[in-house]
Amino acid sequence: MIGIGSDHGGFNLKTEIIKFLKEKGYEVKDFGTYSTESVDYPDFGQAVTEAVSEGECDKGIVICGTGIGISIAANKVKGIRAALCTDTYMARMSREHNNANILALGERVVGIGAALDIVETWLDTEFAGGRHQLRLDKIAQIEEKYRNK
Ligand SMILES: O=C(CO)[C@H](O)[C@H](O)[C@H](O)COP(=O)(O)O
Repeated sequence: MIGIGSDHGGFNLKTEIIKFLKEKGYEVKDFGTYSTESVDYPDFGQAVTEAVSEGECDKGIVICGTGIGISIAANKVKGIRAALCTDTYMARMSREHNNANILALGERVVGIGAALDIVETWLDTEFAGGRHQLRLDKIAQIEEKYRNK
C-alpha cells in the first residue's frame, strides 16, 4: 500500500500520481488534501508518515509546492527517511543508498512527466544495504539521542 498526501500546492500533482499508480496496479491510500483550497502542509506530511511509521503503508509520497516544507515535516516522525527528489538520479540514490521510505516532490518545481518518472524510478529501486545500512544505523542513533530532549 502506498500512502500519498499533499497540501493545496501539491494537489494537482497528487491527482496525477494517484491515477498513474492505480494504472500500474498499486494500491493507494489518499490522505488528502482533496482540493486546491489553502491548507497547511505539516498536517498532510504527518498523516502519510504516521501511516508508514505504523506499518499501515509500505511507502509514502508527499507533495507541496516545493516539496521542502512537507519533507521537513515528514522527517520529524520516528523511522522516517523522507527524500526530496527533483530528478530520477536522486530518486534512485534515495532508495539505493538511503532506503528512503517517503518520496517528497514539489509540484511547482517539477513537471508532471518528470514527476511520474521520479515516482516510477523510486518505487522500482531496491535498497543496496551493506555500507549504507551502517550509515542509516547512525541516523537512527541520532534520532534516538534527541528523542526526548
Ligand atoms: O512548504 C512549502 C514550501 O516549503 C510548500 O511549497 C507550500 O506548498 C507553500 O509554502 C504554500 O504556499 P502558499 O503561498 O500558501 O500557496
